[in-house]
Amino acid sequence: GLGLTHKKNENFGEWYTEAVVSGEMIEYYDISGCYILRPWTMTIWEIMHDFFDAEIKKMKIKNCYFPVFVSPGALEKEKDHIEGFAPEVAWVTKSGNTELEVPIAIRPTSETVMYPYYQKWIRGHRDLPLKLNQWCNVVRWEFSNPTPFIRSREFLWQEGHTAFATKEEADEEVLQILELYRRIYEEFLAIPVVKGKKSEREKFAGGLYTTSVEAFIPNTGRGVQGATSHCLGQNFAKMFDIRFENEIGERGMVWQNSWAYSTRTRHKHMLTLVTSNPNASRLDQGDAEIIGVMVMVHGDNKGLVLPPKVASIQVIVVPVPYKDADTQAIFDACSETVRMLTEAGLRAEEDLRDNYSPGWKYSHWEMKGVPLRIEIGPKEMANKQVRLVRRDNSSKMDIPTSNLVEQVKDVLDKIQKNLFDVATQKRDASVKVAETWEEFTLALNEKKLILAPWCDEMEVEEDVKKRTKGEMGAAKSLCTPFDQPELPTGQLCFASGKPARKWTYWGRSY
Ligand SMILES: O=C1CCCN[C@@H]1CCCn1cnc2cc(F)c(F)cc2c1=O
Ligand SMILES: [Mg+2]
Repeated sequence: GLGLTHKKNENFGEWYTEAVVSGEMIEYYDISGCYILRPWTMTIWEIMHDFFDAEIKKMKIKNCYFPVFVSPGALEKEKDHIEGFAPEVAWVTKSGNTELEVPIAIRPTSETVMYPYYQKWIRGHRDLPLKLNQWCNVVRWEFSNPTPFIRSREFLWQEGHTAFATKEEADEEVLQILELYRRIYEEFLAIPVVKGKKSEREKFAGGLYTTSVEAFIPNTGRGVQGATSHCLGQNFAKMFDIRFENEIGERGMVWQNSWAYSTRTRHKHMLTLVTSNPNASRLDQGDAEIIGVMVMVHGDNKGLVLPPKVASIQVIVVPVPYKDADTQAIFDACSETVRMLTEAGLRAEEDLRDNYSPGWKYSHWEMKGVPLRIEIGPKEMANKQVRLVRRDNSSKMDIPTSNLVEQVKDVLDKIQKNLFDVATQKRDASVKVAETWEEFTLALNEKKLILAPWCDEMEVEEDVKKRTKGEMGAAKSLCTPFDQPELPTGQLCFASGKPARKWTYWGRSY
């Protein structure tokens, strides 16, 4: 029979893998760390793309496409920017049987590809702001050990790279993009996120500051960096000599941002995350979990649960033929229902396959996470009604065919809102305030998302990592929320006992 064999709250890692494979989102590939994005996932990616692309076009950001190949000279332009990342750069060393004179790198991100041309294109202040984005794939040949925990080695993302004459313009855009990321998570994926600033240790080392939207997975008690928007300051302008002549003839360096969200997904979810690379978290910038987070937050033991806004099929219509009933009339009613819903702009399909029973079809489409099912059988035909079954809470309702479209739209909106409300309630229930080390370690072991007063000293963050090292992985700061609670005078840092400067979210992460 259909349905998942693993339970979400018994073996999360196996449940996740089974949900994405049985839900026909992902197919694992014969090269480890690589996977196939099937149409069921690609539709979600396209819907988010269409929203984000339209929004950045309103901001006069232009799409471009730079080569996937990077010369060694370009990649190693600045030793310290690249040195921590070198082990994960993939190289082309030969074509056919011929060794290449010079090996060529595959882009892991595109700063070193694009910025030499920013240097060439930006001369005067009239060339600013230069605001480009590209939708592409990137490759990072990460080795994580032990092998069971694998990060995807190739993933799709968008990477925005903008240059401004002033810091104010850069600061403003960082937050505009971050708001778009929040909307993608909250309005499309129905996932609550926290907007905040990364610590000095967790930020993109090549930048000035990093902002992010942070999601949380209550089942595993792990935070996930959903997307990042960095202000690079003038660091890359210095590296690549990107200067401009301002109105009064002075030559100043540009202020830059870069921002990304991606399809990056983890495989073989292990409850224990052990990496040999002590500063592993330091290297991970711009990687988002966007596909994985949606599955992890909303999925259940029957499989995927797709928010209507991003569902490839929002309504599946299933005929329920009965021995002496007029089967053709039932099939026609299903097709007519799909036609009406499609005409109203909904993504609806009928499953008229005669080699599967209605029951089989119910669990098949539930496993794929279709938000709403419509059943039409002899009773429905007689009463001029249809039966609606919601995927999020399994509730059933009979509605008249007279105002079917309006009712279906209304139920889909209710499902979208309910998914967000339930996820928010679960995330909020996972938040725990900790003012002392004891409270912190207790909350950590309860798989909580911890809000703690912190002195904001990097060594203290290093110390927290050391003191919480263990089978389940160490704790780290997730972000300092822009929405800061009151900090009472005299409040002490949970880890150092020094005067606290801010409230920061902490937890284990992927
Ligand atoms: O996170 C973003 C947004 C989109 C553009 N890039 C930034 C920072 C990426 C940080 N990062 C992240 N990973 C990397 C991996 C590499 F192999 C490598 F050579 C460089 C990097 C690297 O710079
Ligand atoms: Mg990385």
